[in-house]
Amino acid sequence: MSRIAYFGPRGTFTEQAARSFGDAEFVAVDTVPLVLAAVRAGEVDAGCVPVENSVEGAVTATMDALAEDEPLYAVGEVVLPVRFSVLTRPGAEPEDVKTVASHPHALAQVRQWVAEHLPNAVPVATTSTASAAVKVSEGEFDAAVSAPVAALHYPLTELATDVADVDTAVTRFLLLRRPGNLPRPTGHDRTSLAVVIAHDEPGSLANTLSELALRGINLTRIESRPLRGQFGEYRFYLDLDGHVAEQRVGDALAALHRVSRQVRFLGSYPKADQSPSQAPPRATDSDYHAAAAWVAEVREGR
Ligand SMILES: O=C(O)C(=O)Cc1ccccc1
Repeated sequence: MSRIAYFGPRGTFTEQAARSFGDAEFVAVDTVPLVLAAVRAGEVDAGCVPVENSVEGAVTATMDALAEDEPLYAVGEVVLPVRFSVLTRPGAEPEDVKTVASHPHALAQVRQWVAEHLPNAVPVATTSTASAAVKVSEGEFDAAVSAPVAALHYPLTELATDVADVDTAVTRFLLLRRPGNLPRPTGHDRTSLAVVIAHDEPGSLANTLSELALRGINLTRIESRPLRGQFGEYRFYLDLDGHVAEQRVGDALAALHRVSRQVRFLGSYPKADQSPSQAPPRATDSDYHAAAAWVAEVREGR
């Protein structure tokens, strides 16, 4: 049976996401970088981590860990709605809650609710929503903002359920593997890249993005992260519609490899919402093949 590591401990949203990829042996790992390390080391077959949230944006721990060390490829994604349960030790009243702990992304999604319902509470960041529940059960903090399933795993009481400042908030998770066989193109694929642009030339970001636009490739996400050493240098994370096996996408990646300082391929995989990613007219594989055949003829003097 395949082994999937997830960002744990038991009862995180990421565990729920990992289980949606099917039957496997699931292994809880305490941080995102450690999930990726377990996959790289071959201790597990795959790893599940959160990558972005519709309220708070990128999960920077995931972005950084994907750009460093040995490359891993995303082979699947899942999008989950996030609504929280607020858990306390049995008997606690709202006015007793002096500390409310959770993953920073969870705290950001319940800020208004906490201000209204737990006016005496100071927010405290923990590694995950479930680690907050563990710490509340151990007496370190008074309340945890957790996934609903955490109430089944830890001896805590639900002070509130279905909590969310933004009703429709969703989080996207990736399933990562060591490089090997790519998932087949499905017609509703996404390709993820990390690109370091040659930053000291005017128009370099526009030129990079033009390589996608010229080939009819739809960009679905762009995020930048600093390269850490100094201001002015950034790594761009791009998500685009299409699969590297398609001519226009392969061609665009080759162009990015040529014009940018560094490109890291992070995977081509089916989109969770299954929206189409097909090439627009004049950018299909057969258009590319016909154009390449014509150039070959010209070169041969025909
Ligand atoms: O801590 C968790 O449970 C996670 O899986 C990360 C997370 C945090 C907040 C919203 C969605 C996912």
